Amino acid sequence: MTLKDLRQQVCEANRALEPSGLVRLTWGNVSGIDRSSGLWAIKPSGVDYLELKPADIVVLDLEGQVIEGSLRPSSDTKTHLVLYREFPEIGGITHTHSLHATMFAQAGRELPCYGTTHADHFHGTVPLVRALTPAEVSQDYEHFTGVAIVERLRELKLSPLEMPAVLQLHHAPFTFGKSAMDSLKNSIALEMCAHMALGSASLHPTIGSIPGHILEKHHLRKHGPDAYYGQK
Ligand SMILES: O=C(CO)[C@@H](O)[C@H](O)COP(=O)(O)O
Repeated sequence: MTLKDLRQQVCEANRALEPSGLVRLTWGNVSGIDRSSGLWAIKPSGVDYLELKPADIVVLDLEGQVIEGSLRPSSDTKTHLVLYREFPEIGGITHTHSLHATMFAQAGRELPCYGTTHADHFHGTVPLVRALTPAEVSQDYEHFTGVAIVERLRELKLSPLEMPAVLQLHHAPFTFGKSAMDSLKNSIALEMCAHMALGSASLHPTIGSIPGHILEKHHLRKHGPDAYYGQK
């Protein structure tokens, strides 16, 4: 993949944030990585999505050094960097403050799997990630946000492609994918699942999560050896 292609893909994914209803103002960012070169790209901080152009997208290496780009990279750059370094299987990361998923994050609630929509994207309950300690906040907020996410997924023995979403307490969701656009689609699915979960729980407070056999069937249809969904 050329740097031009990488910037184009990441620009398109960031420009899709607002029309997808996931962001207000600039409360979100998408990045993507080209694993063959080890270079990755993220939106510049605070830039209006509708004005975003591929040339604005900032390119970095896995040491966090800016390789191309004149604008300041997203304020969440160090979080994305930790995740790309720890999880070689991910190709894209999306972070937003989408309304309903952020309600779960702020309330310190994991997102149970109530139905197959959720099961198609996330292999069970979307986990909560701990809040940062005062020392972590003062030392390097964005870096330790990434560290806390890695800790939680490792503790649960979950691959970020099997469970391509987490909810950080007092903050908001992060989603992952095989590409920038794939991670964005997982953010769209997460927001929809969070919204539906609030409705389902209010309609039937004791309904409980999806039965395991249905969860596994849907997970395998998307992620199993004979995956069906989304295959050409
Ligand atoms: O999480 C946060 C702020 O809490 C960030 O996602 C900002 O909302 C977006 O920052 P930039 O990407 O524009 O620097």
